[in-house]
Amino acid sequence: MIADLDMEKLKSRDSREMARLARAVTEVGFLTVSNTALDAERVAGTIAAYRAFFRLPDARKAAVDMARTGSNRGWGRPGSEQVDPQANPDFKQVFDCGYELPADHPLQARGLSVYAPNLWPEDLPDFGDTIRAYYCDALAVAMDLLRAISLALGEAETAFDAAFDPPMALLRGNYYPPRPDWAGEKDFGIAAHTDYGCLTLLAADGTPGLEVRMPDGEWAPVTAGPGRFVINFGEMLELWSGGRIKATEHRVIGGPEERISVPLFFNPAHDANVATPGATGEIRAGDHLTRRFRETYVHLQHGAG
Ligand SMILES: O=C(O)CCC(=O)C(=O)O
Ligand SMILES: [Fe+2]
Repeated sequence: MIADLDMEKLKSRDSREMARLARAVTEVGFLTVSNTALDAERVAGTIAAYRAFFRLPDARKAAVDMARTGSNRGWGRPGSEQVDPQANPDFKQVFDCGYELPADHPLQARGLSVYAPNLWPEDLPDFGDTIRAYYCDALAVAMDLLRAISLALGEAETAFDAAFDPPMALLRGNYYPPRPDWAGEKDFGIAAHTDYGCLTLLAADGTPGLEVRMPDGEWAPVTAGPGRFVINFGEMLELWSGGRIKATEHRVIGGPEERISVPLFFNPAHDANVATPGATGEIRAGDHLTRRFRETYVHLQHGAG
């Protein structure tokens, strides 16, 4: 069972809801949450903005094709990402954007690709503003959830705060066309994978498609529409929590209808150490994320960037 939680109850630290949160995080690694600061209308508007982008002709989207850059900002065509080396590259398209460092930020001088400048399509004049505003509010929801999780697991509420300044958070629009008729058993909307970072806050249009690997090994569908978010955890948070928080596998095979999902990958700052407390040696969050990006984005796979 995937727990469905209420953000207002979590914010008031309702003890029953906090206990459900602790169980969801440590047992299944997936949950859904509603009643957040991002209401259904806001999410629907954001999904509509991505839909308008994905409907542009490929020749227009090509103006912001990430494949021409050494980073992951802008459009990723079908086949631009291979999250499972045993499967073919995914047939989804994506649009990725990330954290915009202030010009005078000390990290600016290091030219880190995880803080690369965003690319916005000129064809859709409001797109950048809509997505930027959503990004900003989604960061706050993700941080609130992480604080609740920290407390639910018996740690200080603010234990993670400093490590997320500035976050390498990536906001993605995923566009899944109807499953193509040429697709075989190695073809997926997105193949089975675990997310790389800490917490993923995923909005979707309500069309089924996402499947989660449950503790018994079976794949279970999870469907959420605007107003309800799917929450799961990535490899860094599993490490950082010494394995208490589960980074759970998930996938989208794809069905007869197109589908849009919008995950915010809430990743910590580049220099945060995500090694298990007490472990010898550090694992820098930026190194882990950069390695995983190089493994999975096809245009970064062969040493480019
Ligand atoms: O579309 C979905 O529901 C899942 C997307 C996903 O797993 C990802 O983008 O990492
Ligand atoms: Fe994922």
